[in-house]
Amino acid sequence: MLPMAQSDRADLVGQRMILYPQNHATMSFLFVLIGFVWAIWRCWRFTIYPKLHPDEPRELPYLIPMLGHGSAFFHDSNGLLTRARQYFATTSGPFALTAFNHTFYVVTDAKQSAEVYKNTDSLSFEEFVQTLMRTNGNDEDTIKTIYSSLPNDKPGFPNPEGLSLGVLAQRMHVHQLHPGDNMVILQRKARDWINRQLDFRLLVEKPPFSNPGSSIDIQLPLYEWTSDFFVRLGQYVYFGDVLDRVNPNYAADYIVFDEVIWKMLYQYPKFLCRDMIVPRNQMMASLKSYFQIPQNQRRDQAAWIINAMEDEMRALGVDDENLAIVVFHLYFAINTNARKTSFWMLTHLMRNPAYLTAFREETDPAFRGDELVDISYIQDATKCPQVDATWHETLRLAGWAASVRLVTRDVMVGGKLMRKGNRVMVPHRLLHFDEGIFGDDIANWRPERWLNTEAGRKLPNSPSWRPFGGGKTKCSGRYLAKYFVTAFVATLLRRFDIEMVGNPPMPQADVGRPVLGIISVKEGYDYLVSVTKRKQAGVNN
Ligand code: HEM
Repeated sequence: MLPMAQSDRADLVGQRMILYPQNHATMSFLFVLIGFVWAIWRCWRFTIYPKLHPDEPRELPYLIPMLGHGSAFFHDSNGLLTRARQYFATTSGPFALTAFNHTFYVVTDAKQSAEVYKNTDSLSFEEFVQTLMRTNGNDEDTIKTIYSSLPNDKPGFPNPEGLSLGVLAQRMHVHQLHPGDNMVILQRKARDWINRQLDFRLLVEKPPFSNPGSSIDIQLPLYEWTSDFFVRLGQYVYFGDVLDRVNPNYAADYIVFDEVIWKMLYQYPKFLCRDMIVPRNQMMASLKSYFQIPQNQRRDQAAWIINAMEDEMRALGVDDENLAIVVFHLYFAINTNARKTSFWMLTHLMRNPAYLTAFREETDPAFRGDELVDISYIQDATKCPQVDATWHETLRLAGWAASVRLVTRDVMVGGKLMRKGNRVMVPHRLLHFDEGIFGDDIANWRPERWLNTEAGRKLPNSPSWRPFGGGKTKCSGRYLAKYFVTAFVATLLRRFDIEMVGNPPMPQADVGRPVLGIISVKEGYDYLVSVTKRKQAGVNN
C-alpha cells in the first residue's frame, strides 16, 4: 500500500506543478478582465455618460458598482453630503449620489429646493408614506383604499377637490394643528398636564427616576427623562389617559422603538431588528385594543384628529388592525422630535447660562405663581424674542432630516433632468449650515444670529430655513412642537434650578442613523442633571 500511496502523492504533486501555473494564469487573466471591465464601466459612468447627457445632474464617482456610496451613506450621511457638495463646488445645480443601487438627486440650493416642494405632480411624498405603511403591516387593499380618490360630497371632513383620504389627512392635520380653536384645546391640555406633572414630589417619588428620600434636589438622566416626559405628554394630549390604561408601558415601548427607528426606515430584514419589531408590534396591538373600546369610553378624551381619522377610515371599511397601524404612524410623528429638541435646548441653555437667565426672565409674565397660565405669551416672538431665537438655533443645530420625494415622471429641477424612478433629496442640514445665509461660527450655538441684525431677524422666513420640510407636507405640528418644548422649559426654569452633575462633555449626536427630524444622542452620552426646588419661584406674583 505504501509504495502506491507514495506514487499517488508524487502524481498529485506533479499535477499541481503542472496545474498551478495554469491556475495562476487563469486567475491573472480574470483579474485583468475584471479590472478592464471595471475601468470601462467607470469611464462610461463618470466620464462619457455625463458628457453625452449634460442636462442630467453630475454624479459623485464611486468605486464599487452595487454598493455605490452605501457604506458612507450609512455611517455618516451628512458627512458624505458635505463632501459631495465640496466636490461639486464649482458646478451649479443638483448633483447625484448612488447608494445601494438607489440614485438620489441632491438639491442644496434654497431656490431649487422650493421647486421640489412645489412640484407635487412629478415628485411624490405619498410613496414614502405608503412604503412605511407596507413595512409596518398595512395590507395592499387598505393602502389602495386610502389612496383612492373620494367623492367631493362625501360625509365627514370636507373634500371639495375629491382627494384620497391619504392626501386629505394632510388637510386634517392642518385643521387640528394650525393656530386656531382646535390647537388651543391641545395647548390647554398640554399646559395643565405640564403644570401637574412637573412637580418636585412626583419627580422624587415616581418611577423610573425616583430618588427616595430627596427633599431638596433630585438627579435625573436628562435624555431619558425628557424622552419619558414628552412621549407621555404627546400621548396624553392625543389620547387622554385611555391609551395608558390599555398599556401602561406604551410610552416606554415607544422610546425603545424610536431609538432604533432607523431600522424601520432602512427596512432591515426581520431577523436583524427584533429590538424594533417587538415594541412596535406591542404598540400596534395596544392601539388596536384602544379602538375596540366602546367609543363613549374614550372619544371625549381624544384629540379631534384621532376621532375624525377613525370615522373616515371606518367609513371606507378599514378594519381595526389596519386602523391601528395608520394611527401608529401619527403617534411617532407626534413624539419622535419634541423629546429630542427639549434635550438639546436644555443642554445648550445650561452651557450658556446668560441665555438660560434671559429665557427665564422673558417667560415670567406667562406665569401666575408657579402655574403656567398664558398659553400664547411664550409663543409670541415679539414678546419673547430670546425664546424664539433659542428655539430656532436649537433646531438649526439639531435638525438632521432631509425631505425625500420619488420622481414619478421625468422632470427638470434646478435646470437638470431628473429621471423617473429615482429620488430627490433636500438635506435640511446643508441649507442650515450655509454661512452665506446664517452667518459665521456656523457650527456653534449662537441664538443672537437670529436677533442682532435685520438679516438675522428675517431668517425664519428664508427659503433656506427648512427644519420642518416644505410645501403641502410641511410639518403641520410645528406650532404645537414649539409650544410643547418652550412651555416645558419655561415651567422647568420657573420652578427649579437645573445644573449638570460634574462636567460632562458636550453630548455627541448619533450621526450614523437616519432620523425624521431631530438627531438622537449617541449611546453613552446621556448625562445627569441636578434639579433643585427654586427658592425664588413665584417671585412676580
Ligand atoms: C421639533 C419638532 C418637530 C420637527 C423638527 C418635525 C419635523 C417634521 C418634518 C421634517 C416632516 C416632513 C415634512 C416633509 O418632508 O415635507 C414632518 C411631518 C409631519 N409632522 Fe412634524 N416635526 C416636529 C414635531 C411635530 C409634532 C409635535 C407633530 C404633531 C403634534 C408633528 C406632526 C407632523 C405630521 C402630521 C407630519 C406629516 C405631514 C403631513 O403629511 O401632513 N410634528 N415633521
